[in-house]
Amino acid sequence: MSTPRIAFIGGGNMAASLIGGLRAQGVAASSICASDPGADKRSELEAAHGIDAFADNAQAIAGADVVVLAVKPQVMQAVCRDLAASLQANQLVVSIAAGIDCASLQAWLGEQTPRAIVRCMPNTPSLLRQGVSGLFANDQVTDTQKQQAEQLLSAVGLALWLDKESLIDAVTAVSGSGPAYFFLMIEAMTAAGERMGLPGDTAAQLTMHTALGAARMACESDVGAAELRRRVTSPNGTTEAAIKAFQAGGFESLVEQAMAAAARRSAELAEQLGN
Ligand SMILES: NC(=O)C1=CN([C@@H]2O[C@H](COP(=O)(O)OP(=O)(O)OC[C@H]3O[C@@H](n4cnc5c(N)ncnc54)[C@H](OP(=O)(O)O)[C@@H]3O)[C@@H](O)[C@H]2O)C=CC1
Ligand SMILES: O=C(O)[C@@H]1CCC=N1
Repeated sequence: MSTPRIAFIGGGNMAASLIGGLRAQGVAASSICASDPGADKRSELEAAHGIDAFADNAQAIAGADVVVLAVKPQVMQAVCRDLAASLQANQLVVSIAAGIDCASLQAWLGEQTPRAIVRCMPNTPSLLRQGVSGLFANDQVTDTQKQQAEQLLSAVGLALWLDKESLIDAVTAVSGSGPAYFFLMIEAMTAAGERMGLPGDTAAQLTMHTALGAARMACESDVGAAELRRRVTSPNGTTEAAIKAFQAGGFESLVEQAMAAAARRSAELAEQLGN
C-alpha cells in the first residue's frame, strides 16, 4: 500500500511526536503537512521535520488522504466546524483528542455527510517509534482506510484495535497518560538517589537505564512481570524491604486511583465538551 498523504491539524506535542516518528521511519516529508496558529511552532516543524506547515487548516487538508485532528479537546468543536466545508467525504479523519467521541466529531463536521472517523489514543514515545496506541473505527471507515490508520500508527509503535469506543477512556488512563506516570517515577527515584548522596547525573542515569532495562525485559521475556519481580527479590533482602514499603504506603491502590482519575477525566471531557 502506498503511503497516504497525512495532514495534522494542530502541531503541538503529540503531533510533533507522531510526525517525528513517521519521519524517522522513512515517511517522506512531502507525504506529511501540518497546520498550527503559532508561527514559531510552524517554523519548528518545518525545520525539524522538513514538512510544510500552514496557518490555515483548510490549506493543510487539501489533497490529504488522512486528516489527523491533534488539537486540544477544548477547541475541537470550533476546529471541526471550520473544517467541515473543506473536508472531502473520502478523507479519513483520525482524532487523537482525549474524551471526544466519534458522534460529537460527526455532528461538528456536519451531519449531512457521513464521515469516516478513527478515534485513536497514541502516546508521546511515538517520537522514538516506541509508541503504543488504541484505535476505534466508526462504521463509515472502509477496510482501506482502516489499513491507512494502522499504517500510520504502526509506523510509530504498536497499534491495537478496540472493538468498543468506550474502551478509549481506559486506554487513555493506561498508555495515553502512562508515559507521565513513568516519568514521575523516574523523577522521584532520581531525587531519592540524590538525597542518598549520588551525584544528580549518576542518579538519573542509574534510574533511566533501570527503567529502560526493566521495560525491555518485561516486553521481551516469556514470563510475566510478577515473575521478573520475584527474580529480583531475594528472601529477606533489599528489594523485599523496598516492596514492603511500597505496599505499606498503598502503592497498588494509589496506582488504581490515579488511573481511575484519568479515565474519569476523559469521561468528564466527553460530558462537558461532547455533543
Ligand atoms: N500530549 C500527549 O501526550 C497526548 C495528547 N493527546 C491528545 O492530543 C491532542 C493535542 O495534545 P497536545 O499535543 O498535548 O497539545 P498541544 O497544546 O501541545 O498541541 C495542540 C496544538 O494545536 C494548536 N491549535 C490551537 N487551536 C488550533 C486551531 N484552531 N487550528 C489548528 N491548531 C490549533 C495549538 O496552538 P496554541 O498552543 O497556540 O493554542 C497547539 O500548538 C489533545 O486533544 C490531547 O488530548 C493524546 C495522547 C497523548
Ligand atoms: O493529559 C491529557 O489530557 C492528554 C491525553 C493523554 C495524554 N495527554
